[in-house]
Amino acid sequence: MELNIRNVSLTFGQKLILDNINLNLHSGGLIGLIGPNGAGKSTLLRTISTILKPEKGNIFLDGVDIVKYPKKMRISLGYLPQQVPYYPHLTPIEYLQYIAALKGISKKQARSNIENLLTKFHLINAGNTKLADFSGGMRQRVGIAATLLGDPKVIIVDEPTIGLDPLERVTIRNVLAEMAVNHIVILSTHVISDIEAVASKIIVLKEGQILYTGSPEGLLQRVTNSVWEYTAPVNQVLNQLENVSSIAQEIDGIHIRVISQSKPNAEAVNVTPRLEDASLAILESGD
Ligand SMILES: Nc1ncnc2c1ncn2[C@@H]1O[C@H](COP(=O)(O)OP(=O)(O)OP(=O)(O)O)[C@@H](O)[C@H]1O
Repeated sequence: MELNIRNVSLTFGQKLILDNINLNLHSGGLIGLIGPNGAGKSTLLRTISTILKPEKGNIFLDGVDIVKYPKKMRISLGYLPQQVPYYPHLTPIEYLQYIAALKGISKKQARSNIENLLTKFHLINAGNTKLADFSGGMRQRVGIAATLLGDPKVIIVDEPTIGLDPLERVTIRNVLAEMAVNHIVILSTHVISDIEAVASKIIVLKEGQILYTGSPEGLLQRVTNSVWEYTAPVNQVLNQLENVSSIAQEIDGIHIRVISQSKPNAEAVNVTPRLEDASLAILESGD
């Protein structure tokens, strides 16, 4: 499957939210969409999902323009919005049966599909508990299971790991990465570690424009020899916020990680860049 986004622009009122977006997306690896708050990530995902219609441009799914023929996308799509619909009085099984019926999946097919998904997301023993009694992470896993019902070819998940603990994040990340082998999977996130190690393509969006699209390695290369680390006492840390990628307490003190073309101070040592450094650098520099 192939998704081609050509010259897509969208405005809300007078404000340009998506500014001439061009992307060529395939199955074969997870696609990570990153960018700061308000960058336009959800708007882009909602446009691809045919919930919003762009004023300009075309989006082709296997050659069919889904701006003109949205049904082509709708029958192939599993979309998890940022605000997952929540039905507290249903059990996960009832909820998934309800979504399966909406998707037109036969009862027989739904039964095995639901069982597989509950197993995949470690929910099989909680299948008859009401969603009201679930933790946020369990509810989110049910939301993702609902998205995957019927085996949609295009899977779009908007910030699926917000508010989840590290174990929940890993479960969700791994399932989506596995699906991405033969589905188009787009995951938007603020949390770079969610896509680090599993994304084969990264899209960086800022103010409605794509700053980068390509491999994680390509993004990392942009900060080769520009990431530095040094330790500092606590009272100095607050004065050192410019170009800081991270501050971490380690056993030998507070480690400050800085992005800089030149050595920031005598103690700084050049370190191997991480995706977090590279995304910060591109978002700060804007090119
Ligand atoms: N329905 C709407 N009407 C008007 N403006 C909107 C609407 N939806 C979003 N916006 C604006 O569009 C811009 C992009 O919002 P969007 O939610 O797509 O960004 P985002 O990158 O997903 O941000 P976040 O990470 O905070 O969810 C923001 O300035 C937002 O205020």
